[in-house]
Amino acid sequence: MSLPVIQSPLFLGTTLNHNRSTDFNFPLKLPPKSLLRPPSFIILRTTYASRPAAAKSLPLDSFSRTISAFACIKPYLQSEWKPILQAWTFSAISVFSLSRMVTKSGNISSILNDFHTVRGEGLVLAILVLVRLVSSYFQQALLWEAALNSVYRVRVSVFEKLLERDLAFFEGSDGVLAGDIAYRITAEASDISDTVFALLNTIVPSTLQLAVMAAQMLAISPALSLISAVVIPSIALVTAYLGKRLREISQNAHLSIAMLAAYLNEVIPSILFVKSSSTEWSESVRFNRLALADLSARLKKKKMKALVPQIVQVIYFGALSVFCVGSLVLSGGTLDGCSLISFITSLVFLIEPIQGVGKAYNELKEGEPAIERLFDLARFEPQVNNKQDAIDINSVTGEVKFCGISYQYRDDFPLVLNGVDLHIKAGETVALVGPSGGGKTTLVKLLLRLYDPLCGCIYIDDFNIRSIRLESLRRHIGLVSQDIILFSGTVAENIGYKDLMTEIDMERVEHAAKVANADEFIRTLPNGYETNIGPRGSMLSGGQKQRLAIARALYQNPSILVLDEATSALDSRSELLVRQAVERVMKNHTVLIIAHRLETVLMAERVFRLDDGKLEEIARSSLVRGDQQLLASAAGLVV
Ligand SMILES: Nc1ncnc2c1ncn2[C@@H]1O[C@H](COP(=O)(O)OP(=O)(O)OP(=O)(O)O)[C@@H](O)[C@H]1O
Repeated sequence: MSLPVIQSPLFLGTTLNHNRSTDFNFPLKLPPKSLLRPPSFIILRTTYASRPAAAKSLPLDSFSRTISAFACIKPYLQSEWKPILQAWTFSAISVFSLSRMVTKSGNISSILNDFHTVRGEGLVLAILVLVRLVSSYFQQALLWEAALNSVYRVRVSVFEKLLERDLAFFEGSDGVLAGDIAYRITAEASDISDTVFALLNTIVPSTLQLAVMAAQMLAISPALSLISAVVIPSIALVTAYLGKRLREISQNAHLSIAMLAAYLNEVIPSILFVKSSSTEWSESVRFNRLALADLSARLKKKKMKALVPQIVQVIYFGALSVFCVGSLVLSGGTLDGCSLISFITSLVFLIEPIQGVGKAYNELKEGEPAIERLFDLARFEPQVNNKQDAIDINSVTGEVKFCGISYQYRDDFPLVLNGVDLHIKAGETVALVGPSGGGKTTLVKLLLRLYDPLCGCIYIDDFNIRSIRLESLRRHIGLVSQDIILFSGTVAENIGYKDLMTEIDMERVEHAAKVANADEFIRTLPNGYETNIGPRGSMLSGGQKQRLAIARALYQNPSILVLDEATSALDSRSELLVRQAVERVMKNHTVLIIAHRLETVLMAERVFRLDDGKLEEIARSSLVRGDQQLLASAAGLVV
């Protein structure tokens, strides 16, 4: 899909609003167009990233949508059958006591003169009220337990599936933004629990109450019951129409808040850049636009939600008044006062479940987009997967062969790698150089099987990597990426990340840190290895982060180490420390360095240049002849 280029900030509101004609009354003075152009591109991506979910569901009609949403959550509800069954038993008790209350209320009106009988009947009525209150409490508490438990299971299972998704889902122009994903798994999943509760609370409790009250009315007066039955379909029709509208409005509200979350997720981690480029104002303008879009969508939703019960009540009470007057006239004295009171009380208690059904329907329509968007994350056909007969390899020497590798990210994109052949011997250090965008990182992604090549094969110790289990393959390859990724937590937790959920081996942590030249600075930190390094390791310098990342790669004890050298310049002492660490690592690992500095290239035994998808070896002699300036400029290196 090619994205239209949106140049004017004016388009932002309409893009977010799904091409609806609503424009926002924007209170801030807009900055010049040029200032907003780059951000508008990011927002556009955000919008499109969320579109597939909405677009995919368009052909479905309202009913099949409901069925498919229900089918998604059904297995999780089934596992909660126990509390659901208990809750429904309590609801039966509650409805039973209600039906007795209705009869008693009619009886009391006929014996008002007899104090003793009234006292006895009043006591029974009080007990029935108490039973109804207690059983209603247990009914609701147990149904919430079931709803929240099933949503907890949905969350966990969707997240597990999400982690299994191909890297392509997260990367590239079609990638879904992290903030959008986070929003679906957090806030939207919470909305689903309301939907699930409303459904469970309707299926049996409301139906039961409706049936019992209707039966009671029918027993008292079939003719009047038939007249009152006219009210029910009219309420159902109106509720169905309003529910459809509410679903559309809810979908927009879900998307607008997801956009806001996605935006914050991009901007807050980039706060250093925002501050250094003094773009706080334009960021606040962008935030304001997204917040306004969200405000508009949510306000519409809330107004609609407030409107539905009012309309239902107007229809109901209007019809009820007409009915009461009509029934008195029609009965012409055939109905005694006691029966009439019981009949009207039953009718009043009939509204509760009808409203319950209406509310549940609204909740379902409101929750459907959330269910669709959440389960969309878990619906995929993996491109990279384990073969059925995939093997585990326990130890490898580290020999790597790329044979005739070609790759392109998408059919309509050019080839990034075009017939690449490379043989790295076990224990050898090879440097990969070349212009930016030449395909060096892509080659590493293929080695890790984050993508599969278009054609050609990659071998590790003569095993085709497609025949190795993914987990086993990746265990033998340590990666130190160009953008160092550290997590908030202690130094030890970051180095021993692989064993975070089991037991971190502190001896191995310290050994890895020593080899990576990190031990010295770690010991100067306030709590040594137990020091918390802040969000994404923000309290460490660039060089310290790199050494920590090397230590983390070493902790996993890989045979092959891939170092994607950071291009940002380190001071000479930090650079020396990192280089010393790499030199130590080279002694007993196969090392593939994506090099950007001449000094690093000089450490390698062989150097290859990757440009325009083709790989060529740079003769070692040109390095020793001292023709380094020439080499550096040809390979685009930092001297
Ligand atoms: N996920 C992706 N989807 C689409 N195209 C991509 C993706 N990742 C990389 N590319 C494109 O593939 C080409 C090679 O990218 P790659 O990251 O491999 O280059 P590189 O040689 O490692 O560059 P650098 O030295 O700047 O890190 C680039 O043109 C890039 O735009």
